[in-house]
Amino acid sequence: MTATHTPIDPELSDFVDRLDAAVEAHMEWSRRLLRCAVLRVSPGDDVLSAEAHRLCRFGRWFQSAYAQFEALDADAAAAIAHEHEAMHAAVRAICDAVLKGQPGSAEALDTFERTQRAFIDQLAHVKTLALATAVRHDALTGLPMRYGIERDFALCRADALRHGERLWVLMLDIDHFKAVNDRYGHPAGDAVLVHFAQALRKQLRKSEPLYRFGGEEFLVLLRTADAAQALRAAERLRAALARSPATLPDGRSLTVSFTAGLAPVGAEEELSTAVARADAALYRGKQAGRDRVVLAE
Ligand SMILES: Nc1nc2c(ncn2[C@@H]2O[C@H](COP(=O)(O)OP(=O)(O)OP(=O)(O)O)[C@@H](O)[C@H]2O)c(=O)[nH]1
Repeated sequence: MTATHTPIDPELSDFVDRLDAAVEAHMEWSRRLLRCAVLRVSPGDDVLSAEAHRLCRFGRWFQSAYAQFEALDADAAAAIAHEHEAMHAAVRAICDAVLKGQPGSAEALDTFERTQRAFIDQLAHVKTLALATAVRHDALTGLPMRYGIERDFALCRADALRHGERLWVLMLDIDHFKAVNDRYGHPAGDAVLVHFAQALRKQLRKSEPLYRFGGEEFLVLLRTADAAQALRAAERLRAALARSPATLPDGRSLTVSFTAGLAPVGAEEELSTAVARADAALYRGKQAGRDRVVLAE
């Protein structure tokens, strides 16, 4: 088994760059305000507009990327919208007064400083979330990776118990995957991995999470009443893969099989020991000729 390749997702990179740019641009505001107050010059018509929070570069991008913000943290997205608008309103009030030859109000200045700080803090929070989510997800298959499985595992184990079911760890490893790369090239290997992940995901229920555990190794948390049902579920995955070939970049089709180890999870058992038992069963399956599901001892 080898480490997962995770190229930097260009979409994430753009998202983070724009967040950084927004922080920088909005830190600049203090300097611009001071300039406006001291020199009594207009900061620009766009800034004085009642719609300034929608017209500024961040505002325009924020509207188009709002769904992304919401998916990461809906409360933070709402707070950013609110702080950003309030900050622009405070800037406008201060500049309006100064341009009329009056002093800006201390209240507006306090609001500006408070909302600017809150806005920048929220952007930093969203950046941390975006990076953490990207680290958890495999850029190739889109599946979550092994980091953080422990928490999901504990929740699934407790939920299965509550419903009178048992949790099973199913470790799957694509057979002869190195030969796929060697014979058809690395991009073809990547296409097989993507197809494999999608084909499995299609067969699984929402309550059965699927992870990319390593290079060509995947982990599923199954929930069934007994061993026979768990084995049937695993065999169903094997049959689905057998009738669903992957399309390679050159248009050719390729069917791959997998070997799997299936281990029941004890009521108090940790993920690591269940994975170790499933892995041992998987190893026996490879030794016995591959393309099979083996129940852990
Ligand atoms: N294309 C591609 N290959 C990968 C990726 N991650 C791991 N691999 C390859 O997966 C292969 C795994 O090979 P092995 O561990 O020898 O296993 P195998 O050939 O599948 O043999 P068995 O498991 O014994 O059936 C290695 O050649 C890795 O380079 C990936 O993200 N993309």
